[in-house]
Amino acid sequence: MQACRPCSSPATGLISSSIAWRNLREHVDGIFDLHLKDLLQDERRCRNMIKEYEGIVLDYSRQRATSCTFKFLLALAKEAGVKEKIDMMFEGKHINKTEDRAVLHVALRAPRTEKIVCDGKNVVPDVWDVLDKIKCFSERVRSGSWVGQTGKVLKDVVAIGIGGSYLGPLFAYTALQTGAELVQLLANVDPIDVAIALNGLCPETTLVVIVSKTFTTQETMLNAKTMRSWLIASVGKEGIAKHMVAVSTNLKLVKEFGLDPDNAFAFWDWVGGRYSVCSAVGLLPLAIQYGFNKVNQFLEGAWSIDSHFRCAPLEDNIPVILGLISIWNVSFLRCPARAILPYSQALQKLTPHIQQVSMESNGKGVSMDGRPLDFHAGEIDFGEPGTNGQHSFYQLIHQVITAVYSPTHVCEPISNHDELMCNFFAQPDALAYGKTWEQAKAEGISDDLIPHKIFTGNRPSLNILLPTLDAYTLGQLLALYEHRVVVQGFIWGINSFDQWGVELGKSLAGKVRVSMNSVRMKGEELKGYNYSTTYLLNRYLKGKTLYKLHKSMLLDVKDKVHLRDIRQLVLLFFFDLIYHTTITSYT
Ligand SMILES: O=P(O)(O)OC[C@H]1O[C@](O)(CO)[C@@H](O)[C@@H]1O
Repeated sequence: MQACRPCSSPATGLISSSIAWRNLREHVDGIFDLHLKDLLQDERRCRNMIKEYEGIVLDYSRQRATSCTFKFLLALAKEAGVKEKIDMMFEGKHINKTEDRAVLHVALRAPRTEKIVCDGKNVVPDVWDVLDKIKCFSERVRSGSWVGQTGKVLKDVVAIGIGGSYLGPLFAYTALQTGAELVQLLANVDPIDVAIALNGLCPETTLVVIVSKTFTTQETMLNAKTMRSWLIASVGKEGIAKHMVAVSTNLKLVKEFGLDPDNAFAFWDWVGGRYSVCSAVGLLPLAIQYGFNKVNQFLEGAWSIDSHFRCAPLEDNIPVILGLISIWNVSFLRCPARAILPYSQALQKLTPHIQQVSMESNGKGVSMDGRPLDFHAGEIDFGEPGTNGQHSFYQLIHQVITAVYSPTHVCEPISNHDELMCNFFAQPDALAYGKTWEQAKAEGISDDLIPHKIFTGNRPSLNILLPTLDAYTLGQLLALYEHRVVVQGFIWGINSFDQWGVELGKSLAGKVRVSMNSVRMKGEELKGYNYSTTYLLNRYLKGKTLYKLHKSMLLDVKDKVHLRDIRQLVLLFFFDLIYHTTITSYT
């Protein structure tokens, strides 16, 4: 095996041209066939692969790596200038080069006395101006001193947003849920999503929060208009000021929408949508539902990891280690998929949020300076809370895809958690060790069944153990994953803070929207699309007559069905399913 002689090299072009990268290429060939069941016998190695910070335990000893591997990975981090890039981020430098913006979501959770400068200005006072406004507004709603247009206390809140304006708030909101919810989160433009969000609500006692960084996202603005009409029908146009507030960077469009700028909670261009949980995007719904004290704890937890990320040496820096593990698995072991499996039902929305943070950040094909990559960047994130996932897709993980398994578990005092913990501790070893022919034989499995009941194992995984799940550790968990994604981008040399690919889809949807209106309103023929899109669009537009039929069926059913009865709501879904199935099979 090659002696581990990490060398540095002048970075020329892509990181893959560096000596540090080439050292890892040679190294992976040398250790590729090592098996975890052998690596796990080396106690010193395992001990060195367990790190702790403020009670959080990271165990990455089930990674297909030796101690030497991490020496090479740390050399790669140095080669990529990870420490310097972390400092540049905290110093407010415009590291998001394609949008010429700073990346300062860490400023959102900085203590009031902290100083973080962006373009010559300390931004922390502005952050705390908004936090104070959130505290004041949420306390007025929660105490009932903020009432609706007809003088009634507001009992329900609908927060409208999509992408980072939905997934992040939903993750944090769900994690802290312990009882009846006040806040509903509405994202999809599908009328069914709106119907579910409005189910049983009364406009006079409802507050609508429009969450959109740009205040231009079609789905959000369509839902916002639907909700505005719903409110006006009951409380009149003059009632909007008491029933609708906004969270956005675009206060001009907020005003044009007809909202009072005093009812807007601002944030800034140096906060990316998927990194905006700690802005009013996530904090306003959280504060209204759980109170501002919980928000404070959440911010303090995130800031504790920010401080660790900024100050800890690379070899003890948990977000850096997590990022390096991803690089090792994706770029060297060719394990592109990562299952995020929180062994805590409260974290059921962690994976959907991190899916966006990770895949929208690092799903890139060119380097920061526009050079096409000659390696794969980004990873495929998926998952469900454990043990649900075990009864869903673990079979494939054991068999075929070498997913990086990163279960997150919360230690909780209640003993009935034991069953969950048994699985939390068992699964990583099942993935690592697998089962051999000899073991199956010894268990008395018949020869014809043995091939079906043996597993190669050697599936890498890592464990994150939280001491408990509260607002503080939730903030820590969020920051750990945010910084892990950023470290990957720093090493791959890509821009983890823009999302031009999504913009392309949005602009093409705009073209289809115009065509649909021309066909419907002016009876024009479709033109300017390829054969397949033209064919499908025409079938859909013709098929819309079937939708009208379905819609009248839905309305008819709604009249008969008291929507409060969830069984009957399932009936509505059932109709919907028939329609979509029909249409799908039809088209
Ligand atoms: O908050 P906005 O501006 O409505 O954008 C919603 C989402 O759309 C995107 O711009 C593209 O998915 C995300 O980055 C963002 O979180």
